[in-house]
Amino acid sequence: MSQELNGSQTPTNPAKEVVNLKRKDYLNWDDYFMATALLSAKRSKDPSTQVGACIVDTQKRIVAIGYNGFPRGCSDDAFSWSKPSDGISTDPLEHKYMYVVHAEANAILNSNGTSLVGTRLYTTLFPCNECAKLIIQSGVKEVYYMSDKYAEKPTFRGSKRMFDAAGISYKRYTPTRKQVIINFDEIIQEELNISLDMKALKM
Ligand SMILES: Nc1ccn([C@H]2C[C@H](O)[C@@H](COP(=O)(O)O)O2)c(=O)n1
Repeated sequence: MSQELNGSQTPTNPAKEVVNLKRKDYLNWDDYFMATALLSAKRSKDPSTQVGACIVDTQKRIVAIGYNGFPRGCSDDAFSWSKPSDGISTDPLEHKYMYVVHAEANAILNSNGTSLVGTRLYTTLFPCNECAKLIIQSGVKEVYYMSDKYAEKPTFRGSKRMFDAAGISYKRYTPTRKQVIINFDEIIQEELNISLDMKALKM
């Protein structure tokens, strides 16, 4: 309910009376979601390319994340992460491509039945044609990517062709900051310092 003013009162703006201590350097949404995809990529055991994906709904809620890895039960000790160009084997059964589940596919599968219609997918690497099919069929509407290092390969050109046909927008993401640092040591040290201060106060 609005308050009525009598003759002696002047209108005040309550927002102006607040000393605003809000942090200025908090992560914006897009950096936050892409950083989440990048953090997820850190779980990947692929020695050459680690990819992460993060799917976000229209309410800015993360509904799924994933990274490239072998399927459940297919141990990294039993299946090889090698590829034809490393010269270890010419047998396709010894190559990672036979087995690896891409980050985007894993994210979609990890959504656990949540509808992905209208969502946005953040990925550290542009989706291949197989993931593009899954992205389209699951209802994702927008793709933000960091790298498009395989842009010239037919597999990735095929994705763009499908995205264009299906009306899925795709955009290279430009971060608004240079880095996001998570320093475990600093956090532990801060807590130690606080408990030392508390002890000193009790003495
Ligand atoms: N959009 C993508 C593209 C690739 N991946 C995975 C598949 C492999 O594990 C790795 C690519 O390996 P490379 O050929 O660079 O040695 O990245 C993905 O998850 N999502």
